[in-house]
Amino acid sequence: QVNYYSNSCPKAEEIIKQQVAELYHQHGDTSISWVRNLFHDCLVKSCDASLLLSTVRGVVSEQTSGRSFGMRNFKYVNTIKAAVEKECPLTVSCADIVALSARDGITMLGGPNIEMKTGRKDSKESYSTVVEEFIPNHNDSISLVLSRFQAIGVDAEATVALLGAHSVGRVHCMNLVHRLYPTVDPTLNPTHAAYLKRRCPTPYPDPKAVQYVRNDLKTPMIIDNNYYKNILQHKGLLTIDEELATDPITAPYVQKMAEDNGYFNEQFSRAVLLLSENNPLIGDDQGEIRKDCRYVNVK
Ligand code: HEM
Ligand SMILES: [Ca+2]
Ligand SMILES: [Ca+2]
Repeated sequence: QVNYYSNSCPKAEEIIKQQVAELYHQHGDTSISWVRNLFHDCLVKSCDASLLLSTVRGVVSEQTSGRSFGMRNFKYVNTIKAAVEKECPLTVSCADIVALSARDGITMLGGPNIEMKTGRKDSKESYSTVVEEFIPNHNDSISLVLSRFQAIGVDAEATVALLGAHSVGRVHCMNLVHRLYPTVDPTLNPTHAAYLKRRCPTPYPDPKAVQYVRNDLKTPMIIDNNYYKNILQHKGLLTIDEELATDPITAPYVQKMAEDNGYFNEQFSRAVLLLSENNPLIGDDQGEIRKDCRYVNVK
């Protein structure tokens, strides 16, 4: 519900917003991470902070999945949680911190303000073994991507809007070189491909090296419709970005979002809400409020 913590922890949302803002001013890319976290957490079973569990005592973290490649800033979730715990111990779920930090991160990155419900509980397990059944790969087909989102109630228009998150952040060379070597993917804009080859000069980048390309060279730290302008010029970095611009189901939405940032913001807000409300754990018999977002509570 809206304002779930209004009695139990009236300052919760304010504290989270303030922490997100402070972290943004120290490390701007934290806000980018909060947006990607929402996608990776909510798509796997529900928005239940399963993503945040660390590998420990027989638990294998979802973060170890290949799909999580490049995810960063998890340690700063603990900073937010600590600030909330100080005000209201064992009251505010990590799942709501994932959702609200994404919401506030979007605002910090110049995206729309979104009113979000709260009251999600935290999972008692990690779903590391099934991450790949839910989260698409960067070279999956558009029809598979649409069906994965459809399965959690996110329609095609909303899926196109969510991919607008690739208007910020980066892609590591690891996820790019297959489009550059041995031959350049003919669907890539040739000028952009030449730039990408300068950024990623070898076909076998060291997976541990921090070699990457920014998604959006023009407004790299702003969530806006520039992503759609880029992909229409075939400057999308991932295969899925390129496909979004050309597939007959998604292309009309891409066109419209590229032309109208207001329409993009509207659809992006609607889509973030759909994503954030996927199958939450609610009620007293479901999930728990974790004390530390990295571990399930010990009995
Ligand atoms: C078809 C679906 C998607 C696929 C296959 C996909 C894949 C990827 C890949 C491969 C990266 C780059 C990782 C790296 O090399 O560091 C990335 C980055 C990112 N993705 Fe997606 N993504 C998808 C949808 C989404 C959605 C729905 C959101 C959020 C609403 C999202 C948010 C982000 C963000 C913010 C980054 C940049 C992260 C950073 O710079 O730290 N993605 N995505
Ligand atoms: Ca989850
Ligand atoms: Ca941008």
